[in-house]
Amino acid sequence: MKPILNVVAGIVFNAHGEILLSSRPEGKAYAGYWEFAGGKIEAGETHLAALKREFFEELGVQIHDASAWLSPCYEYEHAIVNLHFYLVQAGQWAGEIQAKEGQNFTWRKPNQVADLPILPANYEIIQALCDLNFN
Ligand SMILES: Nc1nc2c([nH]c(=O)n2[C@@H]2O[C@H](COP(=O)(O)OP(=O)(O)OP(=O)(O)O)[C@@H](O)[C@H]2O)c(=O)[nH]1
Repeated sequence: MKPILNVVAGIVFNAHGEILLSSRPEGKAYAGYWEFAGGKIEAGETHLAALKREFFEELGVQIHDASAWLSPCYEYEHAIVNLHFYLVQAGQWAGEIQAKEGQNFTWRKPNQVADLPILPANYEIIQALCDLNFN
C-alpha cells in the first residue's frame, strides 16, 4: 500500500499580488518542477508550526500568520498526499528570501505560470488562484 503523507504548503503573496514559487531540488521526486514551499507535517505539529518551520528551513522566511485554504488529496506514483494549502498575504511574512536548499524561486502572477512545469496536484490550485484574482 502507498504511504499517506500530510503536507502543508504556503502560497505567499507580495505587495504586487504575485505568488512565490520554488523549484524542487535535485534528488527529490519531480526535481525541477515548481511548487509552493512547504513539506511534510511532523507528528504532533500544527499546520501553522509546520509551515513556519518549512519556510524558515527552505527559504529563511518568517511566516507570522496564514489562512487555511484548499485541502486536496492527490495520488502520486510514490504516495497518497493530503495537501493543505495556506494563503500568506504580503503583511503576514518577513525576511529576505534565501534559497537554502539550492532551489530556484520566482514571483509570478497566478495567470503567468504557463511556461513552468508545475507539480500535477498544483494545476487546480493555480486555476483557483486565477479565479480568486479575476472574479
Ligand atoms: N512542498 C510542496 N509539496 C507539494 C506541493 N504539491 C504537491 O503535490 N506536493 C507533494 O507533497 C509531497 C511532500 O513534499 P516534500 O518536498 O516535503 O517531500 P518529499 O518526499 O518530496 O521530500 P523529502 O525526500 O525531503 O522527504 C511531495 O510528494 C510533493 O510532490 C506543493 O505545492 N508544495
